[in-house]
Amino acid sequence: MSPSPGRRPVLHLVAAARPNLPKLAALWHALHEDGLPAGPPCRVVLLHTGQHADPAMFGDHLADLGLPEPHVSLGVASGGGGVASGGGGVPAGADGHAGLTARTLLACAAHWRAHRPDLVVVAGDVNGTLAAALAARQLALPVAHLEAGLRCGDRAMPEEINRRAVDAISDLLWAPDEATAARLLAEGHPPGAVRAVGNAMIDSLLRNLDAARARPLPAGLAPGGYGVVTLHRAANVDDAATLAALLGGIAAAARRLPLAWPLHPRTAARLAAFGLAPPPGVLALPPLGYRDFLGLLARARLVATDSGGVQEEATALDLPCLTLRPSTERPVTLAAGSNRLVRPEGLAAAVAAVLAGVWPRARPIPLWDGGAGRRMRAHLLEFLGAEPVRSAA
Ligand SMILES: CC(=O)N[C@H]1[C@@H](OP(=O)(O)OP(=O)(O)OC[C@H]2O[C@@H](n3ccc(=O)[nH]c3=O)[C@H](O)[C@@H]2O)O[C@H](CO)[C@@H](O)[C@@H]1O
Repeated sequence: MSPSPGRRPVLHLVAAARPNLPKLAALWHALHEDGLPAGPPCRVVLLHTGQHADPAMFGDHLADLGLPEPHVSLGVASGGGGVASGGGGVPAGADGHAGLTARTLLACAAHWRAHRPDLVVVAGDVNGTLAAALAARQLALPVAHLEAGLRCGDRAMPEEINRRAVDAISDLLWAPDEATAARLLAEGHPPGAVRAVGNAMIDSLLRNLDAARARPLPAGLAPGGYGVVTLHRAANVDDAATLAALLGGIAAAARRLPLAWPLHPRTAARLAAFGLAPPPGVLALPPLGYRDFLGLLARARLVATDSGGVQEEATALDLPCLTLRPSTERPVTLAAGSNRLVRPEGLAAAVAAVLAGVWPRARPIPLWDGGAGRRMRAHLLEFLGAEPVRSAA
C-alpha cells in the first residue's frame, strides 16, 4: 500500500504502559535520526492510551528516552486493582482486564475514525497493545507488532493471550531474534510480513547506558554490592500465599546480599492489602525512571525478577538473572546462559552460586546490537511504499 503522491505517510506509535516506551523509542529515534536526507520519512504521532498514567510509571520516562510528550492522550487508565490511577478523560475503575481492554478499544476506535493513520505500531503484550491492535484492524488500518512472536506457553498469563492475539491480526511482525521469526513463519504468517529486526529494548539500553551509569545510586548501595528485585506479575503478587512465599525466598536471599526493590504500584498495593512488607535487608524504593533503573541494574551483582524486559536487559549487561517464574517467553535469554528460572525456595542458593562465581556468563545474542530501530524503519517504509532512507552512519 502507499499514501497519495507527495504526502508523507502518517504513523501512530501506541504507548499504553511503561514497558512499551523503550521499545517505541528505538523506532522513534530511527525515524528521526540526524542526517536523513529529507528529514523524517513519516509523520510520527505518539499516542498514549493511558493504561499506565502515574508520572513514575509513564511520563517521567519520556525525557530519559528522548521521546516527546504524547501528541494524543486518550486517558484510559488501568484500575483493575481498585487503586486509583491518575490520568485523563476516562476514570479508572475496578473493572479488570476486560474493562481496560474495552475502554481502550472504544477510545482508540473513536480517535481513528476521526484521524486515519497509514500504519499503527503497537508494542509488546499489555492490554492496551491488544485493544489498540484490534481497534485498528476493525477499521481496516494496517498494524505492525513490535516484539512479535514471543511465546511462554502459559495461557493463564494475560500477556500470552495478548501477544498471540496481536500477532494473529498484525500485518507486520517484528521479531527480536531469528528463532522467533522462524516460529512466526512456521505458524503460517506470510514471509513478507515477518522480519527479525532485533531487540528494540537493547537499542534503548545501548543509547542510555553511559548516562545511566553516571546516575547516583540510592543511598546505602555501592557498585557490585547489592542485588535488584522486581516483581509485578499477577500470578506472583495477587495471591497472599504466593506473595508470602516469594517474600520468604527474598528474605533468605537478603541474608546473603543486600537487595534493592523498586516497588511496582500493583505490588505495593497487594503488600499493603495482605499486611505484608519487604523483609529486612531489602531497600524498598519507589518506581524508578528509565535511566535510574538501568543505572541500578548495570552496577548490581544480580537481579531477581518476573519482568520480561529485565531478563533481556540483564542478558545484554551480562548480569546474572534469577527469573521468578515457571516459564519465560524469552528462552533466548536462557540459551544465552546467564538467565535461569528459579523457584522462591531456590532463590538463596542461586544468590550463593552467583556470589561464589559459579554462574554462567551471557553469550551475546545476534541482532541485539542497537540496530532494531533501523531494521523496523526499513521494513515499514517498504510496506508503505515510501522511499527507503540511508543513514549517515
Ligand atoms: C495485562 C497487562 O497489561 N499487564 C502489564 C502491566 O501490568 P500491571 O500490573 O501494571 O497492570 P495494570 O496496568 O492493570 O496495573 C495494575 C495496577 O497497578 C496500579 N497502577 C498501574 C499503573 C499506574 O500508572 N498507576 C497505578 O497505580 C493500579 O492499581 C492498577 O490497577 O504492565 C506491566 C509493566 O508495568 C507489564 O509487564 C504487564 O504485562
